Amino acid sequence: MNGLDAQRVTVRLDGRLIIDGIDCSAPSGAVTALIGPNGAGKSTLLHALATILPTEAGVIRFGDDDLLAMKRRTRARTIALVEQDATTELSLSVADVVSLGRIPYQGMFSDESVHDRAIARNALDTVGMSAFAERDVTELSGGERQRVLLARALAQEPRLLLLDEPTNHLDISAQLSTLALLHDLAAGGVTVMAALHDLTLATGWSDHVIVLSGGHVVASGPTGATLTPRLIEDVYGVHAEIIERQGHRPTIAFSPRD
Ligand SMILES: Nc1ncnc2c1ncn2[C@@H]1O[C@H](COP(=O)(O)OP(=O)(O)OP(=O)(O)O)[C@@H](O)[C@H]1O
Repeated sequence: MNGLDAQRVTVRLDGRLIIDGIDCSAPSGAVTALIGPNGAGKSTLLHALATILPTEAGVIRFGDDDLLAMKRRTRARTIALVEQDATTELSLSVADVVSLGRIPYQGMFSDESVHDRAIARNALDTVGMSAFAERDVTELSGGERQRVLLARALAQEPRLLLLDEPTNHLDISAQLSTLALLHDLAAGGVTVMAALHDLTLATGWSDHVIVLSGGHVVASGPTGATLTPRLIEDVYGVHAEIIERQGHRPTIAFSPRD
């Protein structure tokens, strides 16, 4: 299969079984939403798929490649992870932070090339942050920093882009433009998987969904057929009504269960 295919992935943290033998996949050319209640294991799974967290068992394949066996440099050219609430104490300019995304393409003693600089500049432009290039990253707002970290990931030119709550700090306009950007990247062949709390964004913008609960996959498949009111009620314990309007992406209205 093209895209990401993980089988029997198991992660234990401090002796606790957090991800319990999960099978999941994310097709290339599609946005996959990873959803589930607080503590379901979304961040842990993303870190495991990014091969940042050690897995106790399981196989993670991307196309024909075994990600766990891949050389570090090749892996850094293949996968980018945009972490949730990533902060930095390092006083670097925004342009320098984005340039870090080009390191996997540079030799140990070679400087950033004109090509590297152009890609980094383009990534910053794509997230609408060019005007911030010379600003110190430690002085940015949460939403501004989030966009810079997305630009750094884009500068990596990954084939697999994993994002942990990429819309967390963003205003509604930036949320929609981020989802539109992920959609465009997927259309260009990137495999995109994003943990999302906002089920309306998930239903409106993802093609495929993986639903986690208690460290297990409880459902997965095409978003329209999988993310149903029944499933939302079972997993989140709330009533949900999916609202379809012609010419618009679907939205969801929620209400407490009696
Ligand atoms: N280092 C750790 N040691 C032990 N347990 C941990 C550790 N890190 C996370 N956990 C636990 O693993 C479970 C899954 O956490 P994770 O952050 O992956 O969930 P999540 O679905 O991303 O949650 P949220 O939606 O709240 O961000 C939680 O119960 C959490 O307390």
